[in-house]
Amino acid sequence: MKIASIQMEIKENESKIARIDRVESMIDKLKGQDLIVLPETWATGYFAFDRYVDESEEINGDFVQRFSSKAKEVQSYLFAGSFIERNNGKFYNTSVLFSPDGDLIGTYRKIHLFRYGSHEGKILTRGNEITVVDTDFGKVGLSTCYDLRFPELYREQVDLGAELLLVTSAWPHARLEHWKIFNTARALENQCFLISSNCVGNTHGVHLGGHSQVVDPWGIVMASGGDEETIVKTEIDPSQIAHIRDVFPNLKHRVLDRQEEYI
Ligand SMILES: O=C(O)CCC(=O)C(=O)O
Repeated sequence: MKIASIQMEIKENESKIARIDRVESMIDKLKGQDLIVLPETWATGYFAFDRYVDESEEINGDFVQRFSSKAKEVQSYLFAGSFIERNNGKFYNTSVLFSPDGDLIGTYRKIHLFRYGSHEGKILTRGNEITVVDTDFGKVGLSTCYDLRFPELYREQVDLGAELLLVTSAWPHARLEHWKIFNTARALENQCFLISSNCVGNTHGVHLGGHSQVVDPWGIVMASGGDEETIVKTEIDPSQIAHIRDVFPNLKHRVLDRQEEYI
């Protein structure tokens, strides 16, 4: 399974339209990938809170239409990261996954809104549903940035069958070490592949951390971006998930009922 994670630079003065055009031409050069992953609210820019309401769109709006067409054009699963979704007067940080036929097969509204140096929690409404979606490569769980700090979300995804964890992010450089640890920990403890996409650049006084990752179910970082805009590419073998879960079955050793007899 060939993977490409687009680690975008968020340039403060770049418009949403210009950013979408730029990402589309990056994707055009990625034919032959099985999965392409993008970062969090990259079209508006995560820290451009003053643009959230004006640049919000409904789920059937231009953003979703364009990336549905793009997925079909390049014949890849496309996790287009998140955008500001407008629905019934409320706003959400919603990520979207398309199949190679261009079908919108997964949407996820960020559950843990970030409230440290961020206005996200004041403008947006949090999601309340876990998203795990069937693909040709296994079941995929969707999550967003700050969610990484909440292991229970990923355990729920695993309980729903998740084998690959996709994380869309705009994680600051100031906490880069946390980012790396959480990427590895969520993959390792859940015996899943984890594929993340983070932004780089300096925007609204925040230095974004990059280091988008692909981590295998044994906790090994297979590929990582650095501090610059780049496309992190690697190939993974999804059959490794069942193999590792079989030879080192820690997920089966969970004690869900402490009163149950030990076997
Ligand atoms: O948890 C962190 O340190 C960063 C989270 C974040 O930037 C976000 O959720 O957008």
